[in-house]
Amino acid sequence: MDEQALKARLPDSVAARVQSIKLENGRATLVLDASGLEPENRDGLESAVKQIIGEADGVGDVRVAMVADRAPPQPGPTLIAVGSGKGGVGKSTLTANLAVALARLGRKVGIVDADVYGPSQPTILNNKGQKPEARDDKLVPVPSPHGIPLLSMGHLVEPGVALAWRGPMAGNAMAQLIDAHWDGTEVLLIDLPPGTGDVQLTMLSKFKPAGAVIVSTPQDLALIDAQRAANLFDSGKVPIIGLVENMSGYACPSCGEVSDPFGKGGVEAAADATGIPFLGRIPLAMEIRTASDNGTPSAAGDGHEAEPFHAVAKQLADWLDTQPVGGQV
Ligand SMILES: Nc1ncnc2c1ncn2[C@@H]1O[C@H](COP(=O)(O)OP(=O)(O)OP(=O)(O)O)[C@@H](O)[C@H]1O
Repeated sequence: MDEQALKARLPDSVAARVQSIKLENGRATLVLDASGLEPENRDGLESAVKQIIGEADGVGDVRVAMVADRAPPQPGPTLIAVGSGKGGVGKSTLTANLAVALARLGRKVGIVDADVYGPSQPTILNNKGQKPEARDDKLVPVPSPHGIPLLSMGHLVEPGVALAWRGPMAGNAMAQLIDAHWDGTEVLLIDLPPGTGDVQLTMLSKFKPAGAVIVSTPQDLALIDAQRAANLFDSGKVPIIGLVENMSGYACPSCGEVSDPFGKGGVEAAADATGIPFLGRIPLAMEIRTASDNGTPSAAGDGHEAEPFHAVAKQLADWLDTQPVGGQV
């Protein structure tokens, strides 16, 4: 059974709402346009789709994200998702540094570390081992020395435990981190796990972010995965703010000069080809890694390795200024 055959099982009026459909290892993932539907009809449609698709040969599991054109306006921070197609490309590093750089521009920024499989923000932002308190059944973000309040999967579970979670549990845990006491926070950066799985689907259907930043390294394979991540946001009607190329070129530890052993411009060219804005490149630099490991993100200092983060943050701040006030939490 291929994806088009799966879609053909749905009545025309429902098929017309399918923004994307993917079948991989027996799991069907659909993003459906829920615009104009009342909540009860939305739930009914979701169950019907799960049943019809679940009955098809070769489908063992169905995941559905229902997305609306616009999330209903609610008070709370503006949500920005930071995603990547694959792990290890520097998404957490970029998220932390962008938060610090935005804070230095006067923005009130928080981070949700939704990377169930490798929560690293408590280390990068230096508040590891602290547990968030709960007030009125909601979590209270944990402050960090750089002025960035944080809620992380790493605060909730012991390292490695979440690895055994089934997908929906990860989605629910992320919902707790976002639906928390973010009073006073204007912008909430969501450090997503790599890929296009359950956490991303929960994000799209429950907390439609105002925009998404995609991180990639220059290699072709990483780029193809990044494109896939961008497609998911696209099908969820989340504007892609832009692509950032990380580990692009090598920064000389003594003079800071950047050379390009892997070639240059791959991500920018890919962004150009797909019409996605290119936000900039962050070089591969030893100081960036050691600063993260030591809990002092580069963007908090004034070294040359801070500059590219500030340049990307400036563009993000400009983009935020074009957005209506108030977010989705
Ligand atoms: N520009 C850079 N220069 C040097 N090291 C970097 C750079 N960006 C990230 N790193 C290092 O690469 C490793 C992976 O980065 P990071 O954890 O941010 O990636 P990630 O995409 O969030 O990974 P995962 O999805 O597995 O959590 C870390 O050790 C980090 O310090």
